[in-house]
Amino acid sequence: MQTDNFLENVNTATVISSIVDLLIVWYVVYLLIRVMKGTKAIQLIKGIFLILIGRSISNFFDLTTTTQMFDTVLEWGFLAVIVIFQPEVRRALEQLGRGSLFRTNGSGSSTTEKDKLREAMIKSVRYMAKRRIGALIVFEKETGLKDYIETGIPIHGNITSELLINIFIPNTPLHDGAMIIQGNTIATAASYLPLSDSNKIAKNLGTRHRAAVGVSEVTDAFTVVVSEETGNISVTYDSRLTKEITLEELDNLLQTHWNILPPLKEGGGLFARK
Ligand SMILES: Nc1ncnc2c1ncn2[C@@H]1O[C@H](COP(=O)(O)OP(=O)(O)OP(=O)(O)O)[C@@H](O)[C@H]1O
Repeated sequence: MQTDNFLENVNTATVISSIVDLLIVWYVVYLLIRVMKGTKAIQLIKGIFLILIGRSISNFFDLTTTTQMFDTVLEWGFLAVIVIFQPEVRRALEQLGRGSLFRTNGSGSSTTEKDKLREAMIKSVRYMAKRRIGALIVFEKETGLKDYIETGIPIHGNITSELLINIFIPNTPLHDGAMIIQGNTIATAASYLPLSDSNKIAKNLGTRHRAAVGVSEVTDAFTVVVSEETGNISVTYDSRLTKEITLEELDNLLQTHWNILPPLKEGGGLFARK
């Protein structure tokens, strides 16, 4: 009898709303993982899981004080997470606002245009590395770099290897500081970046490398450094410095990190690109 009653209650509307409910939860979790992928927030999720497991175990064995301790950590941890992960939270909200959270990768300029831009970048880096011309090139991703762009000299130039090289020629007015790339244009040159105070950076590296690490600590930007001293190519992203990479490795990294944007369309609405 009870089974009949149960089946009567489970009507089509309930089934549909449960499926929609599940799909929404699944999609929100998917978006969260997309935003956090490759960030230090993944470590945080692991930490939270460990605390939850610890709490369940202590609750199971009736360890009242230990359970209370875990509860307190979880309560205050929520506030701490917001403070510590403020850049990630901001980035996620920015993505939500500009709709890029809902876009799949792969949109954008045609493959040939992307290849041409990457070729120009690789050609200029090869030229500068060979001649030990120091360079610092930052690629904007999801976090806006407006604050740093404003410290430099506006260029708004198309990307060509000639212009890239010219900007970094020593003793010219634009060579000092960082170049910032926004999509397929050189937004600015001679920008000032925040310096990292990390003690993990080798002592023989100076402020150019520290600035590259610095910007990767406070934004999701990808940065290429050519050393004036050695001609070595290094990159920074997600607070990490990878030294002495080859041009092939750089090409692969650019394919992942360089957001070459599609041409702007008229209008747009809430989720239009800014
Ligand atoms: N905060 C900063 N933002 C942007 N660029 C900076 C900043 N600080 C230094 N630079 C750039 O780095 C140059 C100085 O590089 P320095 O020799 O100290 O660094 P390095 O890491 O040893 O690099 P290299 O191997 O090229 O010598 C400056 O001339 C300037 O162009």
